[in-house]
Amino acid sequence: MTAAVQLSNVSKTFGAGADAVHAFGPVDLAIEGGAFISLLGPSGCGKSTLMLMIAGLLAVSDGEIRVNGERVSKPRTDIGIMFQDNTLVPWRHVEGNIALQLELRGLDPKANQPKIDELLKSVRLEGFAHRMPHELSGGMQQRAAFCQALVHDPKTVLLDEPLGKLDAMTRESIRNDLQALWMQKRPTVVFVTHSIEEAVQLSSRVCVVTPRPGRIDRVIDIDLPWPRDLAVKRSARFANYVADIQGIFHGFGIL
Ligand SMILES: Nc1ncnc2c1ncn2[C@@H]1O[C@H](COP(=O)(O)OP(=O)(O)OP(=O)(O)O)[C@@H](O)[C@H]1O
Repeated sequence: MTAAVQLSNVSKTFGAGADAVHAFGPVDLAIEGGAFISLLGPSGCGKSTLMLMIAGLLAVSDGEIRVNGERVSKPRTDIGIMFQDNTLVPWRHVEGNIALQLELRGLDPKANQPKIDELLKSVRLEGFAHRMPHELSGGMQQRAAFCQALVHDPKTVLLDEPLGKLDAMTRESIRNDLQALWMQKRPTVVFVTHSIEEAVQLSSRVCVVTPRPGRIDRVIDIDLPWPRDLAVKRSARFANYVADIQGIFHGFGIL
């Protein structure tokens, strides 16, 4: 079966000569359709670089990336993408920002209004469709950005530390919404995080990335029931996954 995202011998070096920075790889990884994969690694190990390469926004130095069997050679509009800093434009209200993602792809926002309404409801923003971004809290802005990333029903979604700047309680709450959305729509998700608990809670598989140049040290299947609610998070098995991964980063000299 074709992997949804296939990395073959992928590496990235910025610059050349004495100033060259070997940021990432070489890495081989096959991500199956509908998986929720986390890239968990220390700061500067090349996680964002990899996300940009999968999105076709940055060229690989070596190797090849395929998304749904197609070689990535230019920016892809069929994926959903979200970063730590959201990309809401300040001059459109929430609904207009979500509609913009449809307009950019030549899709009709009016025909997709039920989908916009449903997405806003799923992230508890139904009462804020006509508010401007500056009228929202940071957490609400990120919730709106999730709707932007998902409104065109992408099969592949790249989330680069989308919860990184949020306070712990908001983060926890949005994690649960994200999990529910993924369970409902089952896109293939590649998720970057520094949080071991977050990776274990959300992922079907966790890729442990080494310090720069980032390589995948190991891939850990997270065999816990869905949804990963408070009861699952309090279980001994959850704690064991977290402790095992902490041990790996301790071995890297990071924890
Ligand atoms: N455009 C660039 N030019 C030169 N070096 C770069 C560029 N982008 C990233 N790098 C370098 O590549 C390495 C990996 O950066 P990257 O942002 O991918 O790491 P990261 O794992 O996402 O880090 P963080 O978790 O802190 O966001 C870093 O050493 C960084 O300085």
